[in-house]
Amino acid sequence: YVFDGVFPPETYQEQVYNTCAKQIVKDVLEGCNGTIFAYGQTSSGKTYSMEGNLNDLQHMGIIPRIAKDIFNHVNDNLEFHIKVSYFEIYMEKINDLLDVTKTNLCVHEDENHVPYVKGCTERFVSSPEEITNIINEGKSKRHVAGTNMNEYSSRSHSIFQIVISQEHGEHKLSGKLCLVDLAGSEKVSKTGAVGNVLDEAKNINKSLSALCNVVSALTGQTKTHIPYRDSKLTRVLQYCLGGNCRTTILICCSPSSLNKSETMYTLKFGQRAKRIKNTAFINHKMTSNEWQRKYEKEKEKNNILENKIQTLEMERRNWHNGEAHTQTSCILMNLYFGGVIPPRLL
Ligand SMILES: Nc1ncnc2c1ncn2[C@@H]1O[C@H](COP(=O)(O)OP(=O)(O)OP(=O)(O)O)[C@@H](O)[C@H]1O
Repeated sequence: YVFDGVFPPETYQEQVYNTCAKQIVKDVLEGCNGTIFAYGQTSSGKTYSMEGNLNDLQHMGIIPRIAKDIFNHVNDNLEFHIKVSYFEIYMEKINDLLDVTKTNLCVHEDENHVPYVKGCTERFVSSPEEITNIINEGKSKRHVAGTNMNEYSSRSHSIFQIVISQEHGEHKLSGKLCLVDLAGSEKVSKTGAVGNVLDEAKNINKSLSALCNVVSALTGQTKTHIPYRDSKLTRVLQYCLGGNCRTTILICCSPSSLNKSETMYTLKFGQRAKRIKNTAFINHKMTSNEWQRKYEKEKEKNNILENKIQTLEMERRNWHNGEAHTQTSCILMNLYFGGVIPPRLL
């Protein structure tokens, strides 16, 4: 298997952060979109890697470290606006983790056709502590259940989103960072899931298999149809998979030989996903002056086209009346058609 890096079990959280997340934070601060998601079977360490222990410097995971890092980079000369949202996809329904009254939210598309969760709470933050409090608040609302394999098994996919907008004079940039802790795939014979936990397991496995289908379609020989709409998870993550985003996938595996077949499946997923090609670019928002300049340019283009139409209309009328080309129209035609008058007008 080929990967960008492999972390043995004794690796410190800080090492994982430095390798997987540090650069993405810089990219998002420069106006790119970024995503980090943890994928793997149940109890393989996804939540530990993404969140970890929020109040323990050694064991805190990627999300709280990102919260600190962002504020280390925030420059006094620039105006930054940082807002966060936190939601989960539970049994194919999107629930707001910062406002429990908002359930079954819809996915809409913005003006650039990027899907987003409509109506999800967004909170402005101004310190790492505020982000940590928000994570704690959302985390307590997330669906978790005990199974034979994990005492606190996540029964939903959680997505913590940070949007950083900044203004520097005329320049406006905006980057979105999406931090995803997927629920783990599970063999119900091993987890001993029954009743509601079994229903949850079926839903988890179904959405993860939709994710695998998207990855397969994106890396297949013929990219005819990418089934993003087959699950809420793939729809929400659409721009991260084959779109405008720098995406890092953290593949989590169990070190136990009892989980060999799941580990091989997980590694194959990672190997395949690594072949997806994304095209990330800087999300530059236009200022009012830039809009004005663009408008003037378009207006000028429009005038030229209108003049062209008038000349052609005049020519058509002349031709219809059996008149020769006027000298003025020949000059204009030369001007508009760059000296090459289409034969049908001669
Ligand atoms: N690298 C690690 N070092 C120490 N403990 C770990 C490590 N990885 C995981 N653990 C511990 O293993 C247990 C299971 O991990 P975790 O809950 O993160 O798994 P998960 O992949 O998120 O599972 P699920 O999909 O069921 O939610 C937790 O008690 C966690 O603290």
